Amino acid sequence: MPPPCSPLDGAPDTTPPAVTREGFRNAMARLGAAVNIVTTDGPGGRHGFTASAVCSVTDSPPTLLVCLNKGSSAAGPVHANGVVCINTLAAGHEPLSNLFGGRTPPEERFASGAWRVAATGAPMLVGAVVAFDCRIVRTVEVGTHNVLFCEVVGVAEGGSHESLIYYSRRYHTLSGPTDD
Ligand SMILES: NC(=O)C1=CN([C@@H]2O[C@H](COP(=O)(O)OP(=O)(O)OC[C@H]3O[C@@H](n4cnc5c(N)ncnc54)[C@H](O)[C@@H]3O)[C@@H](O)[C@H]2O)C=CC1
Ligand SMILES: Cc1cc2nc3c(=O)[nH]c(=O)nc-3n(C[C@H](O)[C@H](O)[C@H](O)COP(=O)(O)O)c2cc1C
Repeated sequence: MPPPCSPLDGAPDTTPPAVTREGFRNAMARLGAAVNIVTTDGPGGRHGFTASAVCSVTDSPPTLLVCLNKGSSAAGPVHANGVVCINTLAAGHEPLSNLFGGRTPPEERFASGAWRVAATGAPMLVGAVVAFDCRIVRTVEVGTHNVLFCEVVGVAEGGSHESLIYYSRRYHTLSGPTDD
């Protein structure tokens, strides 16, 4: 007996998906996440985009993943350069997050904020809570996105203890302990 959801005899499956894109996004809006600006530079040019889909994979070797929409204007430069710097935003970085969140030409994005060049050549944001300088070691295509596996080759911890959080389609600030 076939499983209950399989199409019959090769006929097109017209069953609506159990979870729609809108339903998925509404559900995802309930997950709070740190906001990052993922930057790149190299032969493909300087670029950067705002990303909340960033996650730790393993500490051996230290690896993060980033989900990048294949339709983003940053996708070509990221793949050509093979390096990224993941800059985790602090309180007060909302305008920068919106600037890197789309529709602005890449060089205009970097006109705001103070940037230095990390060891890989990717731009590192002065004032980030933390910045991870990375080489992309693997890319896996899933639906609309590429999952970038990024080996961390350098870390810079900033002075801010107030992290920018995206939750319920709005920005929030999360305060951590300060150094004594
Ligand atoms: N993973 C991604 O690609 C994300 C993309 N965005 C982009 O920023 C815009 C503004 O975000 P919201 O105000 O939260 O509006 P929204 O209602 O479109 O998204 C709600 C939540 O769904 C998830 N999401 C949104 N677009 C997605 C995508 N294409 N693939 C996978 N997950 C996605 C994210 O967790 C997001 O916070 C979105 O329309 C989207 O284009 C935002 C967050 C994550
Ligand atoms: C808060 C926030 C989080 C986002 N997270 C992601 C993400 O994780 N992955 C992604 O591909 N795009 C994400 N985006 C959308 C990209 O930042 C945006 O599409 C990107 O800058 C490309 O736009 P462009 O094609 O105009 O350059 C996010 C946007 C915002 C405002």
